[in-house]
Amino acid sequence: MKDFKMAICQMTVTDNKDKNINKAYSMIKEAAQNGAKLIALGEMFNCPYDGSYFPKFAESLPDGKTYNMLKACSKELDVYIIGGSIPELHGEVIYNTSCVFDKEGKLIAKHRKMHLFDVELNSGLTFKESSYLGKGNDIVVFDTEYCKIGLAICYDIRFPELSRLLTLKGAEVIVIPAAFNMTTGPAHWEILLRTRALDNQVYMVGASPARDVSASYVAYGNSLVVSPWGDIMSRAKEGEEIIYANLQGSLVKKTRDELPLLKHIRKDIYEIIIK
Ligand SMILES: NC(=O)CCC(=O)C(=O)O
Repeated sequence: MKDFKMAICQMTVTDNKDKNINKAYSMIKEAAQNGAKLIALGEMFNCPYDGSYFPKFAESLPDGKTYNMLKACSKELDVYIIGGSIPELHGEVIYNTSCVFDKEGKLIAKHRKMHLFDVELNSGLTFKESSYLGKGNDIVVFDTEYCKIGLAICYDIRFPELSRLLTLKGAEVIVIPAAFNMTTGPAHWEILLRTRALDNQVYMVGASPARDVSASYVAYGNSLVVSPWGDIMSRAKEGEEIIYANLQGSLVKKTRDELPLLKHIRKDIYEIIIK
């Protein structure tokens, strides 16, 4: 892994897709002008996080306004873009999908959210993603010129097996486009990111949309970058903001050398396997 500067664009998502795309472009541009080489967006950055909007905002890949903006933008600005997620239409099914582009504008990875957020919380918040979305089945790790990155989306972070499998596949950084809410965000978001960082001795990058209290689903914001030692390196507040972090190439190895957790796994007793 090499040293590099990254950014998270925590943007306000509206019910106007073009406005969302333009906002993402201008924030990515600002982050690139400030020296970020890898730039991440939040979950459903082109569409309100509300199932009733997904069919209208969905795009068939590899095409569509959002996809084409990200592709052109990564090439124009010479940056890697982790394109948060968008509703992807594939046949009859919509997926919650994250697309990653390299500096040439080439799609180098695509992750479809694997674990769907079907909950009824005592706070009154209910969400049933499976009424609108299909499940992804692939465990996605990709290479960049800086590091190996594992990708997961929001609720996926609650399943430690997935982060461990991403790590065992070589991830040094795990990026999670996400939209936690005002119930589980304050309670669990930071703890989950720091725990996954500690479990796996990886950088954890959690990219949220900005909070919009007028939306039907209110995102927590608080995008975070956590080091392999579990330290918070950068944290957004609730509003629209770009945050930056300088990822140090040697820190993953240094942490793993100091505390050799991955070497101490009792593979003779238990195993996590991909079916
Ligand atoms: N978009 C999501 O998957 C939300 C997940 C969430 O808020 C959680 O608590 O988990």
